[in-house]
Amino acid sequence: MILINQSRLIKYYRINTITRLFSDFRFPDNAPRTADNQSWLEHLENQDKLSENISNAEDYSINAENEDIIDKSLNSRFSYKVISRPPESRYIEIKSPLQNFTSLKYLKSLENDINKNKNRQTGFIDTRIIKCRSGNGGHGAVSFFRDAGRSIGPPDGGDGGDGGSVYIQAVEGIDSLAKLKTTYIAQDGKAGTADQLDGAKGKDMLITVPIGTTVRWCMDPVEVKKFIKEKNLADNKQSIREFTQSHDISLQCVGKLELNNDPFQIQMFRESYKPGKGWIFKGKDEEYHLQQPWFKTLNKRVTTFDVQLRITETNEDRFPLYGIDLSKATTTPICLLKGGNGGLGNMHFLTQMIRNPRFAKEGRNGLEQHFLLELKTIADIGLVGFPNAGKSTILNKISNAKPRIGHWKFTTLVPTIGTVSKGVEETPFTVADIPGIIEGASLNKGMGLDFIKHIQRSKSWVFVLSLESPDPIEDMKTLVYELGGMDKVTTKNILVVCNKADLLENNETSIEKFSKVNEFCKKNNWDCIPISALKNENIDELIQRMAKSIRMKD
Ligand SMILES: Nc1nc2c(ncn2[C@@H]2O[C@H](COP(=O)(O)OP(=O)(O)OP(=O)(O)O)[C@@H](O)[C@H]2O)c(=O)[nH]1
Repeated sequence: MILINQSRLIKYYRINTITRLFSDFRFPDNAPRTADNQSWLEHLENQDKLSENISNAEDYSINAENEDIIDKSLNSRFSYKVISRPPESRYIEIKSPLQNFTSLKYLKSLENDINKNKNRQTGFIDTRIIKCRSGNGGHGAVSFFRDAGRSIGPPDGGDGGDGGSVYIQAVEGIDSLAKLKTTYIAQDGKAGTADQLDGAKGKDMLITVPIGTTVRWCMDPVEVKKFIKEKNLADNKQSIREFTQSHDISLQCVGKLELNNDPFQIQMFRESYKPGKGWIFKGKDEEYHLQQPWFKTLNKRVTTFDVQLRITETNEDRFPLYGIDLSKATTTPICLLKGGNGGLGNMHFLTQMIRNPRFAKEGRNGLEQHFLLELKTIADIGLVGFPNAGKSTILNKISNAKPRIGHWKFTTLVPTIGTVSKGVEETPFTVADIPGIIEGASLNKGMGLDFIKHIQRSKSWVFVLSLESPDPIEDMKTLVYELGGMDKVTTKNILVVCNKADLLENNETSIEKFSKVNEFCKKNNWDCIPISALKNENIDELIQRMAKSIRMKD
C-alpha cells in the first residue's frame, strides 16, 4: 500500500509534467513486486486451514483497555434466555424482551391516551435514538502503467481507501441530547486510481454527547412501530409497555471466558461480499475468469485473505449487550461502527503466472445500526417526593438553581440540577430535583418513573415529605414502593426531610406527624430533619446533613 506522503509525491510529479521530459526521470514505484505478491499469496496458501470459526480469534471488546465504560447498572434489570450455545462456535443466541432494545418514549406516540404533561417536556431531551452508518471501503483500481515506450506496462491500480468510522465522545459543556441529529453517516472511502494511487480514506463521524449519557444498541424504531402496529392493533389487547415486555427479539451474542462465557456483546454483521467474491473485472467477465485454473488458484488464496478480513471485522463489529456508560469525559473517542476496508488494486495480483491482472477487489461495506442514547444526569444527591412537597423550594434555597415553584402539582416537568457550595474550603456538591412521584408512578401514572434515571447514579437520595400531608409515613412508604422497594432504596444513603415545619407551630397533629416519621426513620437507621424551606428554617443544618450523607458508605 502507498503511504500518504508518497501519494502526494506522485501527485506532485503528475502536475509537474515538464519533469516527464527528462529522459532520466524515474516514476516513483511503490507497487508490490512480482516476488512480493508471490510470497504474500503463498503465505496465504499455508494458512488455508483457517476456518471461519472465530473461536480462536483474539478477544475484542469495545476499547479493551477502557472496560469501565460498560454500563453495569443494567445487569440486574436485563433479562434474556439463552436459546443455543453451539460448542464449536463462540456465538450465543439469546432471546430478550423487545423492551430492552427500544425506547418506550419513542413508541408512545402510538398510544392515544398520552398524558399531555409528558408532551410538554420539549426543551429538555434526555432520550434519543440515532441511526449511524460507517463508510464503505473504496474499490481497488484496475489500471496498467503506460508511457511513450510501452503500450501496456505492469499493473498499477491503487487500493480503495477505507470507509470512515463513527465515534462517540462525552464532553463537558453540553447538557442535553436536543442538538443531536437523527442520522450520522461517515464518508465512504474513495476508489483507488491509476499510477498506484490509493483512494482517500472516508471522513470519520464524531458524535459529541453530554457526560452522563448511556449508549445502547437498539432496533430501528420505524420497524418496531410497524411491527407493533401490525401485530398489536390486530389484537388490540396490550399497551405498548406490555407488548414490548411480552415480545422477544433474538440476537447473536458473544461471551467472555472470564465472565462464565455469558452473553456479553452483541454481534453485528456487515452485508458485504462473501470470501472469494467481490471481484471487479475489466474486459473478460467473472465467468471467463472462474474457468481459468490460474484464477482459481489465485482466488483460493485470496479467499483466505477475505476470511482473515472477515474475522477481524467480526471481532471489531461488536457492541456491549448492556451498553456503555459515558459517566466521565472521554479522552479518546469510542468507536461505535468501524468503516469498511478498501479493496485491493490490481497491482497486488501480478505474479509469474498472471502478468496481466484485469481485476481488482471491491471495498468492504460499512455498518448501519441504531443506538439508544439516554442522558442520566449525574448529581451527588437526588430529591424525591410527592408533587408539591417543596422539593423545588428546597433546591432554590440551598443552591444556585432557580427551578419553577408553584402551589399546583407537577410544577417541575424536567430535572433541575443545583450546585451547593459550602464555602471556598469545601468541595461543592450537586443536587437534582426531579418531577414529583405519585402512587402508581411505576405503572406510568403522573409523570411516571422516567426521570428516575437522573438520580440513579446519585449517592444519596433525600426524601422530601410534606407535613401538610394527612399521612407523611404513608407517603414515605409509597415512595419507597414506587422506587423499587427497600432493597433498591437501601443501596443509597437516605436522608428524610420533613418540610413545611412552619405548620408545626402550635399544631399538635403536625408535631405528632413529625414524631412518627422520626420514629420510622430511626428504625431504618435513616437521618431525619424538620425544615421550613419557605421560611428558610434549618436550611444550614440541612446542607450539613446532605454533605454528611454523601460522605457516608459507598
Ligand atoms: N408552608 C410552606 N409551604 C411551602 C414550604 N415549602 C414549599 N412550600 C409551598 O409548597 C408549594 C409547592 O412547592 P414546590 O417547591 O413547587 O414543590 P415541588 O415538590 O417541587 O412540587 P412539584 O414540582 O409538583 O414536584 C409552593 O406553593 C411552595 O410555596 C414550606 O416550608 N412551608
